[in-house]
Amino acid sequence: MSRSVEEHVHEVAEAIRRAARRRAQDPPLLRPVTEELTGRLATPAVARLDVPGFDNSQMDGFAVHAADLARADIAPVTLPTVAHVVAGDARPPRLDPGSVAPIMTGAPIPLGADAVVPVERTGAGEFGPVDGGTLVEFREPVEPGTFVRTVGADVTSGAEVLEAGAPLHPAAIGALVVAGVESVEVAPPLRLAVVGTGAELVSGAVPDSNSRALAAHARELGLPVTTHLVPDDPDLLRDVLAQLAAGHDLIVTTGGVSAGTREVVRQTLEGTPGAWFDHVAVQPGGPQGLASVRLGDREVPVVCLPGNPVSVLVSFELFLRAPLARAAGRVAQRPSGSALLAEPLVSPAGRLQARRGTLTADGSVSLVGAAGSHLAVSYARADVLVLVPEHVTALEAGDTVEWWRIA
Ligand SMILES: Nc1nc2c(c(=O)[nH]1)N[C@H]1C(S)=C(S)[C@@H](COP(=O)(O)OP(=O)(O)OC[C@H]3O[C@@H](n4cnc5c(N)ncnc54)[C@H](O)[C@@H]3O)O[C@H]1N2
Ligand code: MOO
Repeated sequence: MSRSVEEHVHEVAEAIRRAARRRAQDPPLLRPVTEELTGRLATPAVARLDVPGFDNSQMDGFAVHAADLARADIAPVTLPTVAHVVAGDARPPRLDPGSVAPIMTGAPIPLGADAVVPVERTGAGEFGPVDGGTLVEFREPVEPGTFVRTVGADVTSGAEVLEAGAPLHPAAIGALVVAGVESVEVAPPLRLAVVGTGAELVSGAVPDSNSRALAAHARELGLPVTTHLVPDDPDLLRDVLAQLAAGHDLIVTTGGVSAGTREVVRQTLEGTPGAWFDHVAVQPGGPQGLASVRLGDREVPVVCLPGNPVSVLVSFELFLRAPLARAAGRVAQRPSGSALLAEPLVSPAGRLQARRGTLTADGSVSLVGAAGSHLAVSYARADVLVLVPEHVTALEAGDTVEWWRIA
């Protein structure tokens, strides 16, 4: 039975969620904290350092005893400076009451000082000699703690930096580094296999662009991926899928699902337990399949995409990207919005149409290339999918359309 887009989105997402849950039962991977980290934490990361590591200044200014300035609004207070303190200095000696220390942003607060007055709020508005020995005028009181970044305000040593399951995005890597965490236990990532099918690919008559593009998508999400080619031979495909199921968590095939005489994916998997092959109400990307390969107690989903290159990429965006991104600890949704259409279009009744487009400087959206699902180069020149709802068969220039960013 054919499916709505929403139904197929749900079915594929559920299959991937189950695969991710199974994969999460495999032992976590111990990984050094570097910019190479991706995925999600398997276990909580615990701080080895206080963040900040010491009380330090939030401003370029003067470290003071707030009590010295308690009446500065009634009568200006003039105080002598000691030597300046800069970021990277060891904690300076105690600051005696009645004196102030020029201090730079990030520099350690001298013992005894309890506030910082920014340089521009002092009499001359400048620092004077770095060795001290000059006089600075203050005209306002300051609350203790002002512009002091206190030790451990962000996280304290021994406390949790990030919880189990937290995505390892760039900010997370920075947080782990600043908290002195040198290695973490990462959830094992979903392992993808992409299988291109068709005699024309094996002979080289048609380059296997689908596998490369899908693998690049997986890589962009930080997921390991292998690519494979199989001719129009169901017995061979069955064997390849069984082998791949042993070392992968998700298999994505392209091609061989429609109505021809050589539909190797459909011929291999249709009729196997739980398999579904039919049309989804979308164009391109109509013919789809979802099946699984059982290997002992492992059940590896096989998402079967059509062969046309644009259909593959649109299918990836609609059905695969969000659940894979979620599993990989990446932002699941692409940016989307609405804009005025720069030109008219027609669309098939009863199907969501995904045309390729580009957002122009005036805020409208222009179409890129025609509707054909073989126009892979036009797809690559577009930066949005233009989504035309099922019930709409024609739009005029100036009508509002939804877009979904793809690049
Ligand atoms: N009678 C019907 N014919 C077709 C229907 C239909 O409903 N009834 N649907 C059309 C639609 S829509 C699509 S999409 C395609 C899907 O067909 P398949 O999934 O069986 O794909 P193939 O026939 O194997 O290939 C289609 C096309 O794509 C090229 N291709 C395939 N794999 C790759 C690859 N890895 N890299 C680059 N190009 C690839 C292949 O050479 C073909 O040109 O069916 C329509 N027909
Ligand atoms: O859906 Mo096919 O995917 O239109 O070319």
